[in-house]
Amino acid sequence: MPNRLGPPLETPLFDRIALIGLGLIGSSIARAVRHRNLARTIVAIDRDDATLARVRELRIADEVTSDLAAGVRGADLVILCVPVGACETVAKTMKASLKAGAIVSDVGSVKASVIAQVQPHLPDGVSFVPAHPVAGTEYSGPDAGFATLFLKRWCILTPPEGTDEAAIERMRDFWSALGSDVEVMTAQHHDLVLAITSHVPHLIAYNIVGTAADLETVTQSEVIKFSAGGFRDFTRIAASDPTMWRDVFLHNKEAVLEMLARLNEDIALLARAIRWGEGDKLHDLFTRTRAIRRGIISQGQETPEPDFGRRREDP
Ligand SMILES: NC(=O)c1ccc[n+]([C@@H]2O[C@H](COP(=O)([O-])OP(=O)(O)OC[C@H]3O[C@@H](n4cnc5c(N)ncnc54)[C@H](O)[C@@H]3O)[C@@H](O)[C@H]2O)c1
Ligand SMILES: O=C(O)C(=O)C[C@]1(C(=O)O)C=C[C@@H](O)C=C1
Repeated sequence: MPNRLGPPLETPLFDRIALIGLGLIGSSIARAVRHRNLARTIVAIDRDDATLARVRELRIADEVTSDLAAGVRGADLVILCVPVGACETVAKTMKASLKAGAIVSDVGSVKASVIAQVQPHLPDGVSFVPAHPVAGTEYSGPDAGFATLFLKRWCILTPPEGTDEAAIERMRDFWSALGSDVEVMTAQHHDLVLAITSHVPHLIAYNIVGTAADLETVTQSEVIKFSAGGFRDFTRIAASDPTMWRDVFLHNKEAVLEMLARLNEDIALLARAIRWGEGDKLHDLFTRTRAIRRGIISQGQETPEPDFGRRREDP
């Protein structure tokens, strides 16, 4: 697969795309949509004035507004790029302004809760195709975004039963045009899988960095001074946005608790192997996990870094 986004389309996929929330994900979508000419008009909607001012300076949207109801009017694709806990408020505010035939989507890291928050508020004739681009960084806000964020990454669509097939196909085409590999699954399955591959790893990172910082014998300065290796990798993840991750855990409660219970059992087994000197057990596990890491790298599923204005190759 190529390392760059493709050329601009001659005919855009959508006439008017409204993006709600212009942080890391919303601004990356705006940049990629602009680069590939996927919409005639990009409307940027955010409740934060400083974000809107920055979006204007960056020139990544054609129209910029804090008025949600006015911003979605006439859009044929509306994408919620806000923390998952904000989705119901957004859905209620925009519902009366949605155009008949529009597609509403989102990018939330949790899917069943977003569907429960949004779907009841959508008028007949509007299709809801929830999406989760499994791509991100620990940075937030419009400066952190970049057009190639979704390149060679998965985007998971979780359409509720009965969703218009044509709308699903349009969203598949949209995410493919952003460079993603698209997969469709149920929201429940998504939430279970992502609990162990994304949510619990973040919880572990927040926890280990918090514990290290709290240890009385390890002062804050030692945490910083000696964090050259494995711990440093945890600190990157533990720097992820607090609002976003608070919402992820509160909105994927059952699946996260289920996976945490399983993890606790496995940690107890590891502790036992260490206590009784069962080196073979440790060695076998570490050999299996190394193979998993190498498999991920050979598939090219590594996260690129944001450039924050440094020179970056054209997407
Ligand atoms: N950061 C990641 O790695 C990542 C990856 C995939 C999906 N996601 C999902 O994408 C969504 C956005 O995450 P992000 O990292 O872009 O966050 P972000 O903090 O960078 O941006 C969120 C934006 O939403 C705006 N916002 C919040 N509430 C709003 C409201 N009620 N109305 C209008 N605007 C509102 C904020 O002002 C902010 O500009 C989340 O649901 C998250 O779960 C994040
Ligand atoms: O690479 C990172 O910084 C991420 O945490 C990205 C990551 C992930 O867990 O893979 C985080 C949350 C999203 O919902 C999708 C992607």
